[in-house]
Amino acid sequence: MTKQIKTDICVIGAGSGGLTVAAAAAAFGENVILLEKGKMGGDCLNYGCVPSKAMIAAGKQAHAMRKANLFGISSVEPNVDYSAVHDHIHAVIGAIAPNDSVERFESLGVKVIQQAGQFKDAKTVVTANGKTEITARRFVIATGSSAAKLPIKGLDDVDYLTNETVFSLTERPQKLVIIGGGPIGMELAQAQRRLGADVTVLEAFGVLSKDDPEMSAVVIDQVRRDGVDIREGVRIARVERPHNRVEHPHGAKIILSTLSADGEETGGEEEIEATHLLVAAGRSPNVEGLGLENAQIKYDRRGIKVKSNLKTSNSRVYAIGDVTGGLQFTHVAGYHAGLVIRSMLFRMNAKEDRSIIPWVTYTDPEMSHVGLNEEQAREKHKGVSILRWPYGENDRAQAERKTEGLIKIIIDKKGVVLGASVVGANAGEIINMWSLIVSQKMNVKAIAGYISPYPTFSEIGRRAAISYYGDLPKKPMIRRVISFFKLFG
Ligand SMILES: Cc1cc2nc3c(=O)[nH]c(=O)nc-3n(C[C@H](O)[C@H](O)[C@H](O)COP(=O)(O)OP(=O)(O)OC[C@H]3O[C@@H](n4cnc5c(N)ncnc54)[C@H](O)[C@@H]3O)c2cc1C
Ligand SMILES: NC(=O)c1ccc[n+]([C@@H]2O[C@H](COP(=O)([O-])OP(=O)(O)OC[C@H]3O[C@@H](n4cnc5c(N)ncnc54)[C@H](O)[C@@H]3O)[C@@H](O)[C@H]2O)c1
Repeated sequence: MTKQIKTDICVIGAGSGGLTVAAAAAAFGENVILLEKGKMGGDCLNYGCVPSKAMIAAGKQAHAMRKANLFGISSVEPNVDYSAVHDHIHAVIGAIAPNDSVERFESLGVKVIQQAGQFKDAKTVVTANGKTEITARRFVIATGSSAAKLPIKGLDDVDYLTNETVFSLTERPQKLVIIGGGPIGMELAQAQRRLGADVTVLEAFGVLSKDDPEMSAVVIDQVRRDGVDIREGVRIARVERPHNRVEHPHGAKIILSTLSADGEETGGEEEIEATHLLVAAGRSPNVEGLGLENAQIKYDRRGIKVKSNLKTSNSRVYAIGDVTGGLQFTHVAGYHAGLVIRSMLFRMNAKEDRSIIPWVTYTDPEMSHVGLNEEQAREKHKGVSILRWPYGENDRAQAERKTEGLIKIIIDKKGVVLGASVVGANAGEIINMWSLIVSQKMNVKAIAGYISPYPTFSEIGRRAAISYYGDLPKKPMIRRVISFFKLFG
């Protein structure tokens, strides 16, 4: 017999977005049902941010051992025990997992049902096993995204890796080919290279193309110097099974069309044999099986359509995080969750503001951004100025031998900060302050006037801000004022 449950809020998906809504709503005394068909914690904890950052951290350690001679310590080629690296990654997941567990959420007062949910009609969701039917005052869809399936001939015939499987490897890939040079492809390419794999990135256009090319050039240069073969503007003709399927179950032969200098196919082909093929070429929203049509919820291949208050075409239902197809980051799913809580519980006007959302790519050096980039700023505003400060002029960067990179600040004609980008050591930490500055529409004067402890990497921001006044000491008017005051002794 089907169990009928009536609740205040039903959340579908227990990842970054869904967990935040569920915990906050329960804290305010709402009755909350949380449905999860896979692992609690979603992509970020199990197949995304957490394992990738743990793998990157392992790669950084190996890199530091190779580069120790810069500090007067003998460099050594590290002995990477890939299986132990796997254990490290999963120990990190294990350390964080209790925060996202069923037990924790039940203790917060959330009823967790470990089943997929599907809309039966506009106000009812049924679990995949058909045992439970939930009617709720409000629903929140937070079902995330999955690695996009590429329309490449032969790809479906090979057992390629995605973000859901790559962190399960216990042996180092000998020859790893990654399709896609976005943040996933580039972060993992560098980490795997530093852990000893031979890595090639195949990118149809340009790598890290969502960032300012002046900044991404610094990252690309370092990843190339680490030994990753980055191939941009490639055309993959087809994929075939590897020569030895038993030894290399995740392997493949990738056949590229040879292109002329102007990008035309010449009829020639080039074959790359990979012991491991990883596809990281964008994301598809998890909309399948949700029964969205039954609930009159509009969606397309980019995701569920939401208004700026995150309501879907069914006003009882919100959608948040990756499934909405906007900026796909954990902190965005969390931001969406906060907006939905304001709207659902307090009937407050909640509106997503994408202009204040920062992001970080965790390559080494890191690259971060918030607000408008130079191109967008010049399109929208007149009299835009750019302030830069290089890491090479920062004493801490010199001490730590991390002198590659720069900060770039974009300001309007009145000095209001429109955006900031950082590439270099700790760029992900440095952008925090700039996120506050951009979200509060602060003026560059405020940044020039605060005291930054010496020696810190963050000083680069203040130095860039001070450069706004670069010509001030030479101005005749200022010189005249100083001379005038001298008359008084
Ligand atoms: C390799 C990689 C690295 C990343 N690194 C970063 C990073 O460093 N920083 C960052 O901000 N972002 C990063 N991201 C992106 C980040 O993981 C996502 O933006 C974030 O997880 C989205 O949260 P979400 O709640 O929308 O979805 P998810 O966290 O994916 O959660 C969705 C949940 O819904 C469940 N679900 C799906 N369908 C149903 C259904 N019908 N019924 C019940 N449950 C369902 C899924 O099983 C899943 O658990 C990374 C992603 C990847 C793949
Ligand atoms: N540090 C972080 O915050 C972080 C890290 C990883 C992922 N993410 C999130 O996950 C999202 C997805 O990352 P992603 O790297 O998969 O996607 P992406 O869309 O950013 O990059 C995918 C790349 O694959 C290329 N591509 C597509 N089809 C191809 C083909 N047939 N052949 C060769 N190249 C092809 C595209 O041109 C693009 O450059 C990111 O946009 C980001 O929101 C965030």
